Amino acid sequence: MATDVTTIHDQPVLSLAGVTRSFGSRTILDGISLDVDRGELLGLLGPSGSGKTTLIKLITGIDRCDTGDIKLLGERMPKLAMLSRIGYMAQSDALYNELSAKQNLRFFGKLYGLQGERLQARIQAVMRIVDLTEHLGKPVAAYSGGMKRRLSLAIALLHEPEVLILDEPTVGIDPVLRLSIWEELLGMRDSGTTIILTTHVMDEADRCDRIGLLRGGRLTAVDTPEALKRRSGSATIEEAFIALGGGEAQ
Ligand SMILES: Nc1ncnc2c1ncn2[C@@H]1O[C@H](COP(=O)(O)OP(=O)(O)OP(=O)(O)O)[C@@H](O)[C@H]1O
Repeated sequence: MATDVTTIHDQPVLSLAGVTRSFGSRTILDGISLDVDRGELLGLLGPSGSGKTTLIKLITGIDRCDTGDIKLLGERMPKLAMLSRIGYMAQSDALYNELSAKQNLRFFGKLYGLQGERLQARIQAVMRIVDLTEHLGKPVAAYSGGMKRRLSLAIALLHEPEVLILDEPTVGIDPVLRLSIWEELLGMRDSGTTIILTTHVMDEADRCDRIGLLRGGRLTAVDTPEALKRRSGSATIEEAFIALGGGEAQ
């Protein structure tokens, strides 16, 4: 039977089934299954070393799972061509230090197929979001750590991808800007962008549609913040995180 457009639209944007990843004899991810819908904001929460970044790398196709199946936008991962359909912000910044922010943005924009006025307009728009407009011409080598995080986020947003995958996007960003970046993310989510991010910040987790709790290589719970609190009889997401086997909050 031919697949019609409605059927494609109804499929989860991300589907993980029995995903396992080991390094040597250590099993880091053990049978992870999860579906994420279009326009959903999913937060991955877990103690340091619980496998959040490992899972993010499998979802983006940078790494390959040992067993299981990962489908992103209907395509089995890893698939190189998918990189232009996602916005990925890694935990460590992948920037050209000797170039200016603008040159970095132009370089990545062209990789994503943007050019001319459209590229110019997108550069202005994303630098406004991360409040770096004044520093567009500055070499990245002269940026602070927090500014580099913000520039990395700007690059991930540049081509208005259908899916945003952000590994600790707000680390090193001050509280005021963090809030305004969250407003932007929620706005993008409301216009249909699917967002998957990792965080250690509990009030950020509270703003996600659903939270996936990672512990010992397994997803110990996936639910809305409210449901996680209710289920664990906790007043805050921090208490729920600990009660549901998330370990010590960071
Ligand atoms: N390429 C690799 N080779 C060997 N071990 C690895 C590799 N990548 C990750 N690990 C190990 O896998 C475990 C999970 O790492 P990962 O970076 O996914 O954790 P995390 O939950 O993102 O941690 P954090 O919150 O500190 O960023 C760690 O014990 C790490 O040392």
